[in-house]
Amino acid sequence: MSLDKTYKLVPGTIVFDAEQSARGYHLNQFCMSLMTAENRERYLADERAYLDAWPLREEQKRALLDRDLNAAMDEGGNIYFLAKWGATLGLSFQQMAGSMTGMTEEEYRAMMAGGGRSVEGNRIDHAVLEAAHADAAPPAEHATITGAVFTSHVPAIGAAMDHDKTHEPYWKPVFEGYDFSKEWEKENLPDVIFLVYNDHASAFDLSLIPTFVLGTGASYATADEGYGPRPVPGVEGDPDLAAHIAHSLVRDDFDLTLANEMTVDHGLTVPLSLMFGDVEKWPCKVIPFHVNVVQYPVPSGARCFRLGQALRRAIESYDRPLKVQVWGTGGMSHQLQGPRAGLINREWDNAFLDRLIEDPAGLSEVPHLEYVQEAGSEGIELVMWLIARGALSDVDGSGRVDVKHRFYHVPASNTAVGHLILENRPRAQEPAEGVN
Ligand SMILES: O=C(O)c1ccc(O)c(O)c1
Repeated sequence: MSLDKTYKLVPGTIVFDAEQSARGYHLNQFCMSLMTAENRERYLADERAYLDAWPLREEQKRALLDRDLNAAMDEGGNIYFLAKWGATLGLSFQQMAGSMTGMTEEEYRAMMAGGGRSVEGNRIDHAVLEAAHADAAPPAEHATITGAVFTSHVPAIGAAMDHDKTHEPYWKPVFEGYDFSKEWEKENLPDVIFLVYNDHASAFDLSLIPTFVLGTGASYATADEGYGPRPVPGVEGDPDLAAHIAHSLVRDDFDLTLANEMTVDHGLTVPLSLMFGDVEKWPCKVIPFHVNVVQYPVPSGARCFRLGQALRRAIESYDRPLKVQVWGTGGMSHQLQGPRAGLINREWDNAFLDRLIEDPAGLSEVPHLEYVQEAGSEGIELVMWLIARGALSDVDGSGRVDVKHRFYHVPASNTAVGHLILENRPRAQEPAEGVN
């Protein structure tokens, strides 16, 4: 991977990054289980049996049974998690830290009492650092963004599909708007979809309100939103690409919440159903990206647009030749609450689509108030479309976009349905002029 990870070269040090986290996920979750007296008692009664009940690698179990914290760290353990295990065995932080140094407990305590370990002789060797920087060439091959899909994600659309109502007069015109899209997806199937959506009080309740959540897990089950989970397949993630994107976006100053485990609701599954139809298995991997648009403050259009630009840098610096589509979902105008419920603004929605194509930077400056006033309280979901739009190559002038499909229909339940497909045409991948 072509991101700067020279922190891995600091001697005698393991930096806990997304890769280590993925490696140690179950080990660290096991440690968390020791936060109740009952589980600590069960663990101490039979360590091997307790460990065997967790999906741990044998090396991870061995590390714990051997009280080998260096091995546990190598295996993806993090010291704050492992400290729960250490506490269960009656170890202090000083005993745990000292146990990794090759010193006796007394020697380590004496070193700390004497002022601690000196940094002299414990930095990255100069030649090693120079060699690492010399190797930092851009990757020979990399992932590319092939296009962006924008669509509403109304739950009633999913229910219409799940209950075989797509040919009813009310629904037929909605689904006809996606006939082209299903064919287009067959011809342009990506390896991975980066799917921007909002969770609707399904995976996240009000105990934590993260603004941006990147799914770094291997799979995601469909949420039960009160009507039972939709009868659609679960989603396969791409933990490696997601970890790379996490590293790149955070380095670009976008502070993310990373979710190794979460369920996904209609915000994510309805767009997949619309674009792929009724399938046994989704035909590609999906990286879920949740944006808080439920409780104010929600991110601005401008922030989302800049995030999309950073997302493109992240994807294009991944050193595998994957085809990636970026989807922005939600909207268009709708209001699900209060005496103004049912608000639809065709003119505003269509102007939004026009500007999304022609003037996304200008559109990104539209303030929240305008979304709420003109597109209804839930119309604010449209800021998420700006993330997908920001990821296309015309934004920095290095390419252009082709409009492949545009669709608008009112109503689907309480909502105006909007849909757009833009293909991404970076100049670097176009044949040179005059060459056939
Ligand atoms: O129109 C609707 O019924 C409806 C309900 C819930 C949503 O999240 C939504 O976007 C639309």
